[in-house]
Amino acid sequence: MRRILVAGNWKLNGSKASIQKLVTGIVAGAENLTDVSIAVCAPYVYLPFTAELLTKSVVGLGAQDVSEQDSGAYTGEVSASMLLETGCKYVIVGHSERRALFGEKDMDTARKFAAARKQGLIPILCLGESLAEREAGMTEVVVARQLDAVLELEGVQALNDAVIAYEPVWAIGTGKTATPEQAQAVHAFIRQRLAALDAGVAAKVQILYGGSVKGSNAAELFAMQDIDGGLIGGASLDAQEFLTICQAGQNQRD
Ligand SMILES: O=C[C@H](O)COP(=O)(O)O
Repeated sequence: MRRILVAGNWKLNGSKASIQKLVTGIVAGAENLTDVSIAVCAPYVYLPFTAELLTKSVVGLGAQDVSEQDSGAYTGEVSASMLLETGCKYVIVGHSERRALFGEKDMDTARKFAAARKQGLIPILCLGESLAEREAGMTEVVVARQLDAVLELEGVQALNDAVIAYEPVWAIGTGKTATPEQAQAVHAFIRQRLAALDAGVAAKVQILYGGSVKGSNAAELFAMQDIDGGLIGGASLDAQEFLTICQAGQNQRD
């Protein structure tokens, strides 16, 4: 059975004081949650501080983006090797906010995915359709296109060392969660698309759901066959709420 992963994405939020309080709370609560993997993805500048707070904890550290470049004249960029050296295990790539607000294209995401893997980081590859795309019946077309860019560049075996996060854009930060059935349908589609290339990879890869996951709806989402955890935005900024989501993951595998 695939292990549940609950990853918090703090986005552009936090200060040293708030992160100290948040991480201390998560670390204390996570001690008893041995059947669920937990991670927090901090803003770049707070990665070393967060790494220090996570010392000796089972909670993994992640970044929210990475450069496709290893080094060189790329002002403002941060490389995968830098993230690794800072203590990161995970990095989010292709988040819909990077795609929509910063013009990231499918192939840019694929190159970031490749750069992360090359250094041994676990990329959390975000896929998802906008509301207009869903209403036009394009969900599978969009998700397949985003996934295929990575498959073309890296091949299906690359998904052995990666995590996928399905995040319908219309559900992010809106309070409007996809129903468990809506999410499950897309997760199953992603897994089937991978299974057509390699059944072993498809069976193994964790596919997280993201989009207004809260303590109150996590259990019903995680109960779905192809949903292996969550990528949590707003609710990951409150230790108790985040731990309730982690507990839902733990209960799922008890
Ligand atoms: O990366 C996380 C997602 O964008 C979900 O954000 P949200 O839980 O605030 O809707």
